Amino acid sequence: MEDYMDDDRLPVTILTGFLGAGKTTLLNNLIKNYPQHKFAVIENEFGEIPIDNDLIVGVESDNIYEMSNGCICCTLNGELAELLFDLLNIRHKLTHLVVETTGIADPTTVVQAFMSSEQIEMFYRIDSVVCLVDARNIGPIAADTAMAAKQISYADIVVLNKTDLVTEAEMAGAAELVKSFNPFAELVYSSFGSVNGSSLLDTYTYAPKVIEDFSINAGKLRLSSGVMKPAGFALVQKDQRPALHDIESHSYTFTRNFDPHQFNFWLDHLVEYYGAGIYRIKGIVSFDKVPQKVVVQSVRDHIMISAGEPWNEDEERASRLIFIGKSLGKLRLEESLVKLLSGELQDSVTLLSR
Ligand SMILES: Nc1nc2c(ncn2[C@@H]2O[C@H](COP(=O)(O)OP(=O)(O)OP(=O)(O)O)[C@@H](O)[C@H]2O)c(=O)[nH]1
Repeated sequence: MEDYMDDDRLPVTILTGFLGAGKTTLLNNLIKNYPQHKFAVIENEFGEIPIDNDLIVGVESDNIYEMSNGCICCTLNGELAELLFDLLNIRHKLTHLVVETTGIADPTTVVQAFMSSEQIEMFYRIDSVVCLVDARNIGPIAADTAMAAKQISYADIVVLNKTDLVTEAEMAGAAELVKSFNPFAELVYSSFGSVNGSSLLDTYTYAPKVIEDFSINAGKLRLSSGVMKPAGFALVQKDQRPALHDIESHSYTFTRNFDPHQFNFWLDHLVEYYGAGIYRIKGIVSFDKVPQKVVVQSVRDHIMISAGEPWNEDEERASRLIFIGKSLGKLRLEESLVKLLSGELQDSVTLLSR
């Protein structure tokens, strides 16, 4: 066994990737595929209402730490460091920590939280930064959002996900794009987070020995851009400033039921009118006469609706919706949703056409 594998610090995998790329889906796969591990998960969501923690399967809820209403790369960065200290109390019960960042997080500052004090560095080792990429949408996303490109460029492993949604030629194009941002990352292909035996944990990407070997090999490469950033090197930049996002997130809770047909009509129009400005919608909706919670998701213009668990008889029904995008207009969306609930479909849709 190589020396660096004797390191008994808690290994950490940081999952990055733009909104809707498939981070939570991959996380569930990891947990299922590594039954020998006792995971703790730090789940960071941009919205006020945590939803993703309900979607994680196979980890005791006590070991899921929700950090919502902010981004751990900037506003919550201090809290992340505090949480890392708290986690040391149950260190003996854990074998791996996964941090799922928000889709708009700057991975560099998240990594920096693990280097923020000697004590934290003494107890945690970053195993790798894994960036999920939506193979179907990466072109427009990267063109529109510098952070998506930054997430790719910072990763040790890039998982090109959603292979089921693209042709071979499109996949090759997506891989080329990823390589143009980061020629050094290991590229792994996946559908619904299933990576076909590729190892995402215990990669020791940050072990000095691995970086060293890697750097030697990387040094033999010649890049037309002249950029030589072996994966993991950027983590020594301690003076990185917090990122400021121009992305809005609005969450709403409604206790009245929606009409399913009207809701679908509204959603289609929302996606049409907002176009590329709407990055992500997710939530649970309560529909008239529908016994199950209905899970609504969209990744850019792709809407997915599926039946969830049935509402319990003693459970108060409520719809919880989160919208993330550029210049959404909190009040306009709220007014439009209120009109929709009142049956004023035409007016609610007109409000969306800006
Ligand atoms: N067709 C297809 N859909 C996928 C795949 N992976 C994930 N999805 C779907 O894409 C949607 C988003 O997946 P998530 O795992 O929630 O993505 P995420 O990156 O955690 O999303 P955020 O937390 O909003 O950033 C869900 O509806 C998933 O079921 C895939 O490989 N193929």
